[in-house]
Amino acid sequence: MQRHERGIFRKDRGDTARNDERLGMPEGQVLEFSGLSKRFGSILAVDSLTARVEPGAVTGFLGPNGAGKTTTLRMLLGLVRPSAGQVTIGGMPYAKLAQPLQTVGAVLESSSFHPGRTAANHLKVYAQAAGLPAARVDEALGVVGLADVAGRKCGGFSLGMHQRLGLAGALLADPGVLVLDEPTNGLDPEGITWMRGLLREMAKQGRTVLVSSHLLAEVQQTVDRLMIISAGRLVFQGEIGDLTDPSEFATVVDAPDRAALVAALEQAGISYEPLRAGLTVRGVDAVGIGRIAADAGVALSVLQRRGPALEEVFFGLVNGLRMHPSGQGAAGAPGASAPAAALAAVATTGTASESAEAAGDAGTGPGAADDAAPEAGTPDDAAPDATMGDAAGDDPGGPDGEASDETGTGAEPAEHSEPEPTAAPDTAGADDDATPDAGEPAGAAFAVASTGVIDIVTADAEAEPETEAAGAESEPAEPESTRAEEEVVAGEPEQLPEDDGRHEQQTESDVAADEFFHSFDEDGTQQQPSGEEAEDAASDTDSDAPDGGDRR
Ligand SMILES: Nc1ncnc2c1ncn2[C@@H]1O[C@H](COP(=O)(O)OP(=O)(O)OP(=O)(O)O)[C@@H](O)[C@H]1O
Repeated sequence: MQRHERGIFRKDRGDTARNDERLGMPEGQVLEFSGLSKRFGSILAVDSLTARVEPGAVTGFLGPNGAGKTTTLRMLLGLVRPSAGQVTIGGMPYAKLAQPLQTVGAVLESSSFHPGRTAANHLKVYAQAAGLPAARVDEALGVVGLADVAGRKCGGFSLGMHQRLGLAGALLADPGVLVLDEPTNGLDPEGITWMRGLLREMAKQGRTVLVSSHLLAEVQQTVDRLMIISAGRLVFQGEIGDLTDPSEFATVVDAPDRAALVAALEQAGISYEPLRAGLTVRGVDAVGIGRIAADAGVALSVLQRRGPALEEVFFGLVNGLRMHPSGQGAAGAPGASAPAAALAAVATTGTASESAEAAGDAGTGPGAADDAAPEAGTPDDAAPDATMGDAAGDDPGGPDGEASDETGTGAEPAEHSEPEPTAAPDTAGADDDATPDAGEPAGAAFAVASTGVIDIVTADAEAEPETEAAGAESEPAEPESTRAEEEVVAGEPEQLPEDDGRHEQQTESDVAADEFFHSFDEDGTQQQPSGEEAEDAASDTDSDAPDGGDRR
């Protein structure tokens, strides 16, 4: 079966029975983070992260601003080299994947597009780079609900349309792993609902779906599992239901005939605490209490599960006020450096009784909103196709060609000696009309990531030194492990420039990708550099550090 008939591009994708058989579905892969750390000068952005992301589920990657989510995802995609530890996709580091684009589709941060290029032509560039048939472009635009605006220039797109276009790029090769950084940014409520449905559908098909967000509420309705980090440290991993301890919950119950209720509870041997209005019962859930009352013929006026709100638990975890045995504890929290097993003893305490006690007035306690089941009443399972047609009618947000900023323009010259990317490295299994590049050196790979252009990673990237923080590019490159050690030993935090320029600074892969992107004309056809340009490029390469030293 040809790849373009599989997965999201299957002609029969509405056929649930056949989808369930997962015939020819792209394979989800386990993502494994092992002791992963990244230091930028004095900033330990990611600190010994060990976690596992399973296929067939949507995993939410949560943390407040600056917690290290993007850095972690960039390490996953081989765009930032770890200071320690490793991260693998199906057991392989990204740079060593045989078919990277077919394996992982990613959208990191907000994507940027050539404002004068149409959505279809923008994707054609990706398709050519990945050695995919041009037909895939229309299919991907259809999946994200942009088919109607395929011929419109990206410059006139709204933020939500940009998000969809970035997603189309990630889906182009029908990958088994989807990695999305804050995917609902800029989407309207309908778009958010659509995105949730799409993610659920992708997971249902057996793919691995990892989605970052800084808001629990944003992903609560979509995710099966959570990974929460704070200041680079893992503070929780598991299912949403595991966030709170069952002992934190109590059942609040009341009846117009309270004496009869009390008698029924006592008869059943259940202890209770009287509240201003009602009774609190611990250790028996609402179903159990309801059954006892029903058996005794007691009508109830209140029956409610009370406990800390999930958001409260989330804030407690990221602020170090709570710890969970599945995590390391937030930086600076008591016991933060203790091994996870030792943390089990101090897990999830503190707010249960307060919540239950405060629940005197039914419906006003701190946990009042808890009981909403994450999935209840949400259209998560709605087929993505069902809503995207409507969403394609998003307000374009401006006239064609007006948008001006494109990441990569005005970039510093690239300092690298990597091969000019012309096609995906491995087109095995691609379609007949694929355009493989026979001359591509083994191991070069392309990640649709970060800036919405194509980042370039080499298989031997791990062996290369890199520059970490802005301002360090002019220093001679040296192996990162040595620098990291020095930073620790010296004990003096490295003086970072006032503005570390993180968002302005381009990595080597950003610059190279931008050059690559600009080598295509508006029709999505790649232009060969003129003789003079080629010579310049060659001499740049010769004179620059041979180590590709500006990759973070
Ligand atoms: N290239 C860099 N140079 C210096 N510091 C960096 C660099 N990249 C990230 N950092 C720092 O690492 C920390 C983690 O940043 P990161 O972008 O990974 O967090 P995040 O969780 O994705 O945040 P947000 O939700 O705001 O996007 C921050 O303190 C950030 O300033």
